[in-house]
Amino acid sequence: MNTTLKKPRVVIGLSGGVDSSVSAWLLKEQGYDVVGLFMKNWEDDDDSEYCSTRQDWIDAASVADVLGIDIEAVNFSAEYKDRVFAEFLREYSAGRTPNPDVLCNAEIKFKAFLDHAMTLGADFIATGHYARVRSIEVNGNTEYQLLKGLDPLKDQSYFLHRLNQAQLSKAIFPLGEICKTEVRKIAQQLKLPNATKKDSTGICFIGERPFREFLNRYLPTKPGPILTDEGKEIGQHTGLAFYTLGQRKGLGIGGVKGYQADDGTADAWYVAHKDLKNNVLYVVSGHDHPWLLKPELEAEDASWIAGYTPALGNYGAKTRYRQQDAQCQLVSADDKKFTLAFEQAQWAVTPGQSAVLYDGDICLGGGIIY
Ligand SMILES: Nc1ncnc2c1ncn2[C@@H]1O[C@H](COP(=O)(O)OP(=O)(O)OP(=O)(O)O)[C@@H](O)[C@H]1O
Repeated sequence: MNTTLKKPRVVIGLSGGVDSSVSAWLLKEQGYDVVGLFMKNWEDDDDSEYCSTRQDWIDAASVADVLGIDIEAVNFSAEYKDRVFAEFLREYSAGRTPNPDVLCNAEIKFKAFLDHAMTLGADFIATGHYARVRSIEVNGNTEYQLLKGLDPLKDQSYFLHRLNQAQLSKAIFPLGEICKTEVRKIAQQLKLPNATKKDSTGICFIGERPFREFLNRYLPTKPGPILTDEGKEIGQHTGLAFYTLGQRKGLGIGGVKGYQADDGTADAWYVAHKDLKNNVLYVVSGHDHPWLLKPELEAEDASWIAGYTPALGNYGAKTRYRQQDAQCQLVSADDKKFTLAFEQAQWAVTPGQSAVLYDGDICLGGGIIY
């Protein structure tokens, strides 16, 4: 009789970055049978100067080599275009500011990737996200919770809040309990080829390229007036889709002085409202202008991790990544939408972004601000 136990197999998303590389090593140390999977989610175009896919693949493959694990590359660019990019463009053309990384996690990393990993015999999938999964028993059933990563500067639960029970039951986040500084240290000790590689920034398919130019390839310009809160025209915008709430730079109204203090210094202008019907961009002078502060928000397309709506009451919420939790009350909620009332009004609450709800360290899910 063969008594050797088969090691559970984990397929890890190896991006070529340091976080997923160290995650793969940790999993190997923990005794898993680890396989790397590199995804290509965007077809190279004439902007190859901004696209690091080729280098990322080389880095991922050399890390796999150093760690002694197999790696495969898979192309999900068709799925990405259909399920993430199409929605991204729809949202922008509706004047909203979407967060494609949230959708990418729910639709690609934890759907297309997960399905593919299953065909490779995976028991689990893993990523280098800074977040934790915990299973608890509720009335005899197992419930999976998503918790914040312990490194407060890196916690990425915000981006993962649309995962469901089935997805979380298969997920391992090896970096949930360690700090980024520790991850860099491990990478250096292991002499990983990417130990000092810069962290990726921005939306994956946009990378470092100029955002407005990129968007303009897909969305036409539609110029209109820029008005102040007092109705005075002070410039022209190129199309409401190209601006976001709270935006200060790139308005082209630098020559027009904002509210002036006694000492002669003038406040900056901020985008405060988009009037889609009349194609007007409203700006206000001063960071703390009342038009930029919202005591309440409504969110749609709700997604609750536990599979049921949380009880009304007091929680923490983030309306953007890296924000401190804001104390709030969940005043109404169902499986489609919810309303939050904040203890202190929130700055530049932006339609299209995610509002994510927390009970302490537990991420309960969220929805899209409208
Ligand atoms: N192209 C890719 N192929 C496979 N997995 C990926 C890819 N891009 C991201 N991932 C997975 O998703 C995780 C989070 O992605 P994110 O873009 O936030 O990267 P990150 O925090 O910079 O991590 P890393 O340092 O591993 O790139 C990564 O750690 C990795 O496991």
